[in-house]
Amino acid sequence: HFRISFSYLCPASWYFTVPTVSPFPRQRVAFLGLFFISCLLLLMLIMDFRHWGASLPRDRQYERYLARVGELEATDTEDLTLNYGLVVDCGSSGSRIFVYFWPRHNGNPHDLLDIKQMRDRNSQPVVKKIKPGISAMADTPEHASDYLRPLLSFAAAHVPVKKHKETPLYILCTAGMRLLPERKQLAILADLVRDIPLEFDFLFSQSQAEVISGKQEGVYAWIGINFVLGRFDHEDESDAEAPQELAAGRRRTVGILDMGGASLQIAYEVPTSTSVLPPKQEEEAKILLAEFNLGCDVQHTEHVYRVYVTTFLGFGGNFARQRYEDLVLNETLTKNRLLGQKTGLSPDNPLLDPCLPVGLTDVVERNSQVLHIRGRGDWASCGAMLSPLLARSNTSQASLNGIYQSPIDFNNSEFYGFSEFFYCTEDVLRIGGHYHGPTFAKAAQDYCGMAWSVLTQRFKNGLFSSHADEHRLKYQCFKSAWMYQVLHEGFHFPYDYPHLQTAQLVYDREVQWTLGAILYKTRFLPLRDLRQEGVRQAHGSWFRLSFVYNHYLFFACILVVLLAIILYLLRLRRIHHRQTRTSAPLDLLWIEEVVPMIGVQVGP
Ligand SMILES: Nc1nc2c(ncn2[C@@H]2O[C@H](COP(=O)(O)OP(=O)(O)OP(=O)(O)O)[C@@H](O)[C@H]2O)c(=O)[nH]1
Ligand SMILES: [Ca+2]
Repeated sequence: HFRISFSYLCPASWYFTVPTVSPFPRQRVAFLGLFFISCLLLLMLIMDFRHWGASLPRDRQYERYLARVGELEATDTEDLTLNYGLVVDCGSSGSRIFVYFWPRHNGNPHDLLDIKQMRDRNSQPVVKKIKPGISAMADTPEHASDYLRPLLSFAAAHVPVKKHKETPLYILCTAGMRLLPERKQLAILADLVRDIPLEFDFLFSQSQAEVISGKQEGVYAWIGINFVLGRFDHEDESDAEAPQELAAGRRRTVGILDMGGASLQIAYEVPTSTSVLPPKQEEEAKILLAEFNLGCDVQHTEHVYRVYVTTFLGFGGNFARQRYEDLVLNETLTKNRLLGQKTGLSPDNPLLDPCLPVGLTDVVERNSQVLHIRGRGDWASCGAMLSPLLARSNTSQASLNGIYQSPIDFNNSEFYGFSEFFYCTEDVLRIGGHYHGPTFAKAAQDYCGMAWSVLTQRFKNGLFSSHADEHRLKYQCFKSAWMYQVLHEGFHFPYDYPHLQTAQLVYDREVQWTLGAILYKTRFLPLRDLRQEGVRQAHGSWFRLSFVYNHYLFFACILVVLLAIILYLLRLRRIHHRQTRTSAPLDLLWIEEVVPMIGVQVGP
């Protein structure tokens, strides 16, 4: 009988037989050790992948930081995959055009479009502002498109020409137009809709020129700031610096205060469970709550928000001054009649106004009535005189104008103040940013007490911000008192409330309600990209998936081959040892087994 040893069909150097005897103890230990090490290796490899994946949120933070830095670079107008959008903010005191751009949607239905402000080749934001407001066209609506031409030409010069046809243009008007009679509003809008397409080929139709409500303006401002602050990014809740979540998996949003020239808005997120209110207030509260979905797919609710928002027409900085002057004029004339006085009827006997800087003279005219005034710069008295303009009612939950205000948790909230809140704290007083009530009150009081001659001298010496013009210097005292009264007496913010930031730029980006407007109006665009992406993704994900599994497969093969080579080397070493110890008989045995088949006699 003979034993035929099976040898594998592989290169001679690979001839070996499966050992019939169990490996020696030493080999068994080595084999087990090797097996253990390779499993450990594989485990570490998988852990490492998992760990790497887990560190995403911190990378996400870093990504976001890099993205912010990236936003400061010039926009690559050669990149034809970029989309552009234009928003004209037609405010009461002026109009400004903002040029935005965004890359193709990233395909994640949970993400909004990544909209940023366009920056020119000098990395300056592409924005242009003109004065006065569009409501100046009230009596000549046929010139409305001529009024806006400088803004539209400016944008057309920056957006790549071949992109104009797919660049949406939104002309959104605020309080200045709201104050006009409706037929004048419509005449101005009709001129824009008719004439602009004759000269510019932006994507523009009737529905894109409108007078937005103060509620829309407040919601857009709320969307803009929270988008820039990344408060809509919910997935990286392990983000170390993430503020307290409002509800599981959602980041807390900030509230906004926006005081323009003619209107004032406040907006902040409210928890879904509203407190039980009396029926009348319940009805009122419903009107003041905006519920909207920022996501592109109505099925996804992680971007559904419930925001308390209200607007106060006539509470903007400039319009409040008008109302103050009306009040003072009427009071003075009444007092003159009752007491037989002639206060303010001549420059020698002016009415002393605590809300104007010391020594500043001015004339207030209303329907042929004239009042001569002179500033006496007393900030505290000014504030006291503004109280009637707040039109508060005596119910506890009422704010300005007797409007119901949803409770604010002042210990667990953050607010940003825009426009006049920023101009009043920064442009003259240079204390914009983190708001501290007592500090602001002191600085405003000191400014109010300064003689007008001193202020104009300092203005000439360039001591104030370049944005501060003479109009700003003249009304800074009034506006700072008005802003302070609105914030603390109107909205009941504590005098030492520590979580208010007054801002115009956040992360070097001008945060305007216009950013929120274009985010909201383009919120369904990702669906188009997602559909196109859908096809691409089907392949993409298969490729990614196979690569990942190939990745693991690849490592596993490497390990198996390594293991086989090591075992083989060990076995060769064992054979070699055995050969050196008992060389002849063993070889002979092998030869005997094979040679008889070819009849050659070997051995003694
Ligand atoms: N100091 C300063 N004042 C400014 C600046 N821009 C505008 N203003 C003035 O601040 C006041 C408010 O300006 P905006 O916030 O633009 O108000 P608006 O948008 O025109 O008015 P609304 O339609 O009510 O929103 C107006 O009197 C402007 O003239 C600025 O950069 N610095
Ligand atoms: Ca405004």
